[in-house]
Amino acid sequence: KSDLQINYYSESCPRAEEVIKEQVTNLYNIHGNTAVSWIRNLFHDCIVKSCDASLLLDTAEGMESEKTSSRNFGMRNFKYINTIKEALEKECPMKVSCADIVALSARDGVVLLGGPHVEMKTGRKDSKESYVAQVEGFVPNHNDTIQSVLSVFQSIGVDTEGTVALLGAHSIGRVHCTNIVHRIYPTVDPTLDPTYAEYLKGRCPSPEPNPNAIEYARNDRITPMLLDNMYYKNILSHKGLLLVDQQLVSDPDTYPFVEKMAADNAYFHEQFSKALLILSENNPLTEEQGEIRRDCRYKN
Ligand code: HEM
Ligand SMILES: [Ca+2]
Ligand SMILES: [Ca+2]
Repeated sequence: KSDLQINYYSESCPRAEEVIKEQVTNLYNIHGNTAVSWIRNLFHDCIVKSCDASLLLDTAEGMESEKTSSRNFGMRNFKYINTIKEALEKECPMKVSCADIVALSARDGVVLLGGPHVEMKTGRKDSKESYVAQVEGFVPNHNDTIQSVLSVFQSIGVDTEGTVALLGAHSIGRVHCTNIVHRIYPTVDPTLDPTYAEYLKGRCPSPEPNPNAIEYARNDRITPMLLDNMYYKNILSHKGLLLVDQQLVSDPDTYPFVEKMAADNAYFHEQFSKALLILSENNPLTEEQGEIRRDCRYKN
């Protein structure tokens, strides 16, 4: 049995949660987008089998990293995880797991970006493997049907309302042109607002963007650094970037929740917070299954 609990480190490392918050705040003040990354990290780690920092392992000793999966395209700021881990190692060596860094950095990132405070347990253990072959089975693609997205989330205990709320994370951050061009070239997707499509063409002038070029559009042009319900207002006015975003409006199962969240930021925050908590507690490893890594990039 795993032993996630509130303030798991109260004896082994009493300042652990404070150290993480200090580091996340410092990093946010230097590079605001680190906070955005921590939220995406939580999703991409926790949905793949477990919240076990399997995402953070680098390719080593013949084991390929999850970071190389195309579903993890665009993920950034991994190097600053090391900054957080180093501060923790200084405070109390080998006590705080990388999986808890994933969870708590996301929690603190959400608050810095104007989202709700999520009360999270700790005590996660780190995996000894990265599961690159499993990533595509868990992390949906940008053009998957909403029904298949709902069924993946259902499998970890997040219902339709929770899934709609989690996608509200696309109220922050960016999307690279490779994930957008199919909606504007050769013809503009009719479900896309025409003036918005013109803006996207300006951001992504070529139908075949160089995947290495840093060409992207912001998820939410109006409040790009706020985790607010603007995402739902955007998709209601046909300004969703990804096909998966736009489908929330066209599917009768998800549409009512989109309307409710667009109308009420507090309600969005409440649902987001509930669903993020479930995601963060997906299948934690027991003591024997996992370890506490010294360096989040490598198993011990
Ligand atoms: C369920 C279906 C989802 C799909 C198909 C999806 C797909 C994507 C894609 C394609 C990008 C852009 C990557 C790029 O081009 O750089 C992106 C960005 C992002 N996603 Fe998702 N996503 C999903 C759900 C979520 C969830 C549940 C969260 C968090 C709770 C999340 C958080 C983010 C964030 C924060 C970004 C911006 C990253 C940045 O600016 O660095 N996504 N997502
Ligand atoms: Ca994982
Ligand atoms: Ca926003």
